[in-house]
Amino acid sequence: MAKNLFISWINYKQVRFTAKVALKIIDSQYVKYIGLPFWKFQEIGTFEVVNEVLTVPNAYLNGIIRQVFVVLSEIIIVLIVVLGILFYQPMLFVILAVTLVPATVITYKVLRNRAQQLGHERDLQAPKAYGIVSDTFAGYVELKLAHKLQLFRQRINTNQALMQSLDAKAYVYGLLPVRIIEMVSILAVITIILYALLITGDTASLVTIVGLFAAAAYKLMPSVNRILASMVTMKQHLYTLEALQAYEESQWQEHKVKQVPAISFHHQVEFNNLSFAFPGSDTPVLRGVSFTVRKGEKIGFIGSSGSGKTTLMNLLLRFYSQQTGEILVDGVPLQLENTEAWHRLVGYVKQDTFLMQASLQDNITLGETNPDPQRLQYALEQASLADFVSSLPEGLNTVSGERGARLSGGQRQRIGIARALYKQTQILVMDEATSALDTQTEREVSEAINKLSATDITIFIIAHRITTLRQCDRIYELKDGRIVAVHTYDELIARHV
Ligand SMILES: Nc1ncnc2c1ncn2[C@@H]1O[C@H](COP(=O)(O)OP(=O)(O)OP(=O)(O)O)[C@@H](O)[C@H]1O
Repeated sequence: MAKNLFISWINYKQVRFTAKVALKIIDSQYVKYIGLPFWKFQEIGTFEVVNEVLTVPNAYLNGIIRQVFVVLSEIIIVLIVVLGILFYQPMLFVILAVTLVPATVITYKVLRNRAQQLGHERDLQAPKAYGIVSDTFAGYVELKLAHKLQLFRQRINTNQALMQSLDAKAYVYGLLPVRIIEMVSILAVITIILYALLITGDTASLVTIVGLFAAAAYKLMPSVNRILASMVTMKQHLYTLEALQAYEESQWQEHKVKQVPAISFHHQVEFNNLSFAFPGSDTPVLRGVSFTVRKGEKIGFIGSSGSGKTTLMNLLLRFYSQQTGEILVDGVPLQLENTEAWHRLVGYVKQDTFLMQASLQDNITLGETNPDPQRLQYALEQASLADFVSSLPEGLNTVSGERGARLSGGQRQRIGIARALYKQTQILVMDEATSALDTQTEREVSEAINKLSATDITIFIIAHRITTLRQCDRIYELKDGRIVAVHTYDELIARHV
C-alpha cells in the first residue's frame, strides 16, 4: 500500500516535471525561431519550423527525458538484484555476467545505429506531411481547377505510407530486446544443463543453479528489457538534441541584441550608397542606391519585375541588412540595436495582406485586447473602410474567414492600411498588387491612398500601375538594382499616353 502510494507520488512528480520541461522547451524554440533573421526563416520554411517548435520538443520529452527516468530507475533495480546475487551466489553472478551482459551489449549495438537512422528519417518526413496538407488547402482553388487534388492525395499517401513503415520498424526495434534477451536466457539454461551433465556430471547442484538462474533472470529480465528498449528509443530520438541546439549560435540570435528605447524621425530618411546581395549569392540585387526622403513625402518606385523594388523596401523595413552603405534616419544609421524602435514607426501593406481567422477588429489591431476606439475609428475612416464596416450586421466583430476568404482584394488591402494607421505608423510602405488588382479594387485602394496623402505620414509605394502614384512627390525608377531615373507623376503620364 505504502509502496504503491509512493510510486504514484513519484510518477505524479515525474509527469509534472516533464510537463514543465516541455513548456519551457516549446517556448524557447518559439523564441529562437521568431528571432531568426527573416531570410533564414524563409530559407528553413514554415513546415520545418512548425515541426521544430511543436513536434520536436514533445519527441525530445518522450524519447529522451522520459527514457532517462526509466533507465535510471531500472538501473537501481538491476544493481540491487545483481549485488545480492554477487554476495550470495558468486558463481551465478559469473554465469549471468557472461550471458546477459554480452547479449545486452550486442543487442544494443545492433539496434542503435538503425534506430538513430529511423529517427532522422522520421524527422525529415514529418514536415513534408504538413507541407502537403497545407499546400492542398492553401492552393485548393488552383489545384481543383487543374484537377491536381488527386496528385496531392497520392503525395500525402506516399508520405504517410513511409511514415507508417518507419513507425512500424521503430515499434519492432522496441520489442526486439525482449525477444533477444529471452532467447539468450534459454540458451544460458541449456548451456548450464549441458555443462553440468557432460563436463561435471553433478546433477544435484544442477537443479539448484538452474533454479537460481531462472529466478535471477526472472527478476532481472524486465528491467534489462526496459533499459535496452529505452536506450534504443533514446537513440531514435537523438536527432531532437541536434534540433534543439540548432541556431543557438550568436549569429542567429539577433533578437538578443540590446535595444535602444526609441528612434526619432522628424526630418528625413537618407539611403546612402546601399548595396545588397542575398545571403549565399554573389550577384548584387541593389547597387549603390542613394536618395533622400523628407518626412511627409510620398515616394513611388517603378521598374520591371526583379529590378529590386521589394528588396529595397525590405532593407528599409530591416528584414535584410545591406552589405555596404547605410540608411540614416535623422542622421542615425538603422542597425540591429534600433530595429525594434524603428519597427514601432513603420507599417507595411503587402500585396497579400496577412489576415487571421478572426474579427475585423482583431485583424486591424492584431489581437489587441483593449483597443482604443478613437484610433480604430480614425483608421477605418482613413482607410476608406468605415462605410463597409457599418454596412455589416456585426460590424467590426465580423469574422473575416480563413485568410480573409470573405473579403475582396481591395478590402483586404484596406484592412492592411487600417492596421498601419491604427498603429500610428509614421512611415508606410505599400507594395501594390500587380495584375491581380481589378479596376474596382484599384479604385478602392487608390481612394485610401489619396486620403493618406493629406496626412504627414511618409509613404513609399511600389507600383505597377502609374495611376496609383498620382499623389507621389517623386517616383524613382529602378533597373538592375540601380536608380536610373527620377520622375514626376505628370512626366510619367505624359510619357505613357
Ligand atoms: N530570397 C531571395 N533569395 C535570392 N534572391 C532573391 C530573393 N528574393 C528575391 N530575389 C531576387 O532579387 C531580385 C530582386 O527582387 P525584388 O523582389 O526586389 O524585385 P521587384 O522589383 O520587387 O520585383 P516585382 O516587381 O516582381 O515584385 C530578383 O532577381 C529576385 O529573383
